[in-house]
Amino acid sequence: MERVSRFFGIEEQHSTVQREILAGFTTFISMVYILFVNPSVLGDSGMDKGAVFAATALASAIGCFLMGLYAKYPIATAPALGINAFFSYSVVIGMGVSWQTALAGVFVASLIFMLITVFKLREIIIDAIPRNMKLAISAGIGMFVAFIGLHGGGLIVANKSTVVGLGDFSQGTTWLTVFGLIITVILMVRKVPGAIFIGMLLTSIVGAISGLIKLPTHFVAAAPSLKPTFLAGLNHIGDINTVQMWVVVLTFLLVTFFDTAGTLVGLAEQAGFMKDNKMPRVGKALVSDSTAMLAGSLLGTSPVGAFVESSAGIAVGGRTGLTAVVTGVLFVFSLFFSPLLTVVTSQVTAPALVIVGVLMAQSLKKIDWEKLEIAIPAFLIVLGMPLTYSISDGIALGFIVYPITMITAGRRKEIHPIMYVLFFVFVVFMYILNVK
Ligand SMILES: Nc1nc2[nH]cnc2c(=O)[nH]1
Repeated sequence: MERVSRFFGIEEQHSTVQREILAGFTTFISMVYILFVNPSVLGDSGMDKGAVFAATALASAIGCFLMGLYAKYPIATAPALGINAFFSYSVVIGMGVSWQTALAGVFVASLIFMLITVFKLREIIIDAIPRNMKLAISAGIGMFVAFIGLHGGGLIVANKSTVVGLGDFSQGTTWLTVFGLIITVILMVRKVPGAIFIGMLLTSIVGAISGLIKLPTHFVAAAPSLKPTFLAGLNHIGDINTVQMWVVVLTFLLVTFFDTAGTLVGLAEQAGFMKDNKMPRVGKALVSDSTAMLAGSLLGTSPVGAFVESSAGIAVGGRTGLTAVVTGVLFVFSLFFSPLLTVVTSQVTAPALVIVGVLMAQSLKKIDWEKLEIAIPAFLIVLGMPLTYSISDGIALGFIVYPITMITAGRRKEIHPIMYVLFFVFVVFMYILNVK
């Protein structure tokens, strides 16, 4: 135990092994839904759902292990939502590209990713982002996470005339979310250690007792075969020879870059890791992330990235790589316990995500709201993330406006040259993303 503690620097972070393990469990429970959602989304492109399930579990585990053991951060990885929908619905179904070629696109994007990571370009860009914008990214991610939670738990639903609206309270499941939220809020306000985790546990128990959550008939199942997707993209790399496919590769690259960069910085802000507006060991975190994306493309899944749900583990006190390692181990176990995981429904995770949103929104207070040239781009980032349902789109909105407001306010000298480059990148990025 002593050696584990020393390896991860648990004492320096004023944490304990127990707390790190609890955090690993909390993060895992918050994001385990991806094991079912990802095969469902990628399955629509014709991929074998069982193989995608296995690829999702393994690629997530590889990223978690790297992030925990190499970068030593309590940050978990998994195939990102949003970009997986782009993979299935825009690239495969919309453009008529085969899923094997789309996987080859993810592979090439991850190679380019590694190259720009090795040449430290990603680090330079992340370091160039002004502190106020980093704080806004953190808060925006909080809003986004809470929105995902509120929607998943049925409290916020789609509405044809008003876009979104309050959920259906004639459904028992909506009330289960309300119960979970109230119990978690009480535990949080009373500062009970592991409040978020206990909240999820109690919600699952009440769900099972009330019949709203169906208990599985068996707990163990054989791991599905990876064969249908394993290395399937490799033979199709030669297909990436059209402008259309390069646009696809560029989209995988840009969305994953800014999603991961924003998520890493947001989580580092939440955990208190930022030093002088810089994230220590960011290079190692990015190498871990790119390697997981590369592994995912070979195993058979859309781009893997740092997951915002890691914020739930950080919220219960996870501060070291042990948290991510525990999450990774649980992803490996999940290959064999898939029936048991069905107990973790979106009503169970919803309260955790909403509370995490509250915690991440606390960085709002550090933003320089007095200055409109800061307030406007910051606001666009914060509001843009939940409304576009995308971290990278939210960042794009703010980063396009930032140089405009700063120049207008006569603060041209404070703009890092890279922020001008990002201005142009995002204008093009917005255009690319609209060619759906
Ligand atoms: N950062 C991040 N976290 C997620 N959690 C679920 N989907 C996503 C995503 O697309 N990006």
